[in-house]
Amino acid sequence: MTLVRPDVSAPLPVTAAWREGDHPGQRKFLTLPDPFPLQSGGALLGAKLAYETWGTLDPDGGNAILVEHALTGDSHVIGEAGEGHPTPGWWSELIGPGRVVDPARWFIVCTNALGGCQGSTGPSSLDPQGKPWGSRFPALTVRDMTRAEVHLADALGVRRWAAVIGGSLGSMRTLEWAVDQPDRVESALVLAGTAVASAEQIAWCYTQLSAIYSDPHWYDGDYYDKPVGPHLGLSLARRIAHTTYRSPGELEARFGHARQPGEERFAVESYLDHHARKLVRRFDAGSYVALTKAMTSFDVGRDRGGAEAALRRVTARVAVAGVDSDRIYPLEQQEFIAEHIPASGPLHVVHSDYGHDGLLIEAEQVGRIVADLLDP
Ligand SMILES: CC(=O)SCCNC(=O)CCNC(=O)[C@H](O)C(C)(C)COP(=O)(O)OP(=O)(O)OC[C@H]1O[C@@H](n2cnc3c(N)ncnc32)[C@H](O)[C@@H]1OP(=O)(O)O
Ligand SMILES: N[C@@H](CCO)C(=O)O
Repeated sequence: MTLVRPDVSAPLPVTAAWREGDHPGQRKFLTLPDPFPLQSGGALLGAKLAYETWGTLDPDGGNAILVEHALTGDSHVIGEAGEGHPTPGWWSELIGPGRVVDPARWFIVCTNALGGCQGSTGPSSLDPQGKPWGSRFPALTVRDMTRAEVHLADALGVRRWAAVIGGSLGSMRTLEWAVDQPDRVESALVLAGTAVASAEQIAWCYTQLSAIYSDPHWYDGDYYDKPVGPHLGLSLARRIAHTTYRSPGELEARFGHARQPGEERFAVESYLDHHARKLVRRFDAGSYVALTKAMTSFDVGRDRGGAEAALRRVTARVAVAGVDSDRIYPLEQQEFIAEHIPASGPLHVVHSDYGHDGLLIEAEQVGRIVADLLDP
């Protein structure tokens, strides 16, 4: 079989669109304690966290909401394209002026996860000697990401979040906040997530990681001084991931067995190529690896006597939600979370044809859940 090399394999500079300094929006930066200790026992030196804020913090600090993005998101959760950022805010149907989470009422904070490539320190960032971290970037966990955000909350004067909300990787960070810092989270939306990464999730992630590792331009993660990055591997990873983010029924209904007009490719192949190309132009393979490994290592119960015991520590009012057609984060995982968090109601089921990506697409249904959470 001939592997059709899609046009993403055309040499893109290693510094594709994701480099820090590009598309900054209204980004601000918090310098983390130096060294910043990690759960692995390692540490990051000279690390920083990128974030954006909207609205005004009340004098009593009680109106702050933290929004946690999924794997390839960033701090730009609100806004139209063109406001210093090439794409619209990734949750702008839910969050923004006139939306359920309105900056006229709430002080909204969104970070770029530690390890990411949109301003926060990640593998592509320079170490204190001015060299990209690359393969020396230490293993990162979801707990490390939220511990960095604890410093941000302190710096912003937020003693207790009125709500922490997030989906997918963002739901893991949300859950970690609620378990690790129970006194600092009043309410939370845990959407399309899990308490412990399953073997199935690890397997799909490993397949994606293998695609990146097998790209000759990967150089074990030390490609930042090369003319070309591991874009082919990253694009394969995105094709695999994106398929898992959608449902079989939706793909069948949209594309069926049709060919892309005027081409030999199937339409669904063209669709995956399109999403692969878009990701390669906005995301760094090193960060993709670091964040994916943080997701596969996620176990909220590690060092806490297991997941059930960890979830029992949560004192926040929690809305747990999942998407009924999600094949990669199935509803059973959210049922488990809802069952073991003391102040969680029954699981909220978002009805969607779109699979896991329903967390982003079904903003109206998610909005109703968030509205009830904020005004019980
Ligand atoms: C919290 C966070 O997750 S942040 C990160 C969120 N952002 C992303 O994940 C970016 C990737 N985007 C997506 O995954 C999706 O666009 C979502 C989830 C945001 C929205 O899903 P949908 O509205 O269903 O978009 P859909 O999956 O249909 O993709 C639409 C794109 O596919 C393209 N497309 C559709 N069919 C085809 C085809 N046969 N061939 C080529 N391209 C196609 C469309 O032209 C459109 O392109 P554009 O986005 O460049 O305008
Ligand atoms: N499609 C989203 C959701 C993944 O969980 C992303 O790329 O981040």
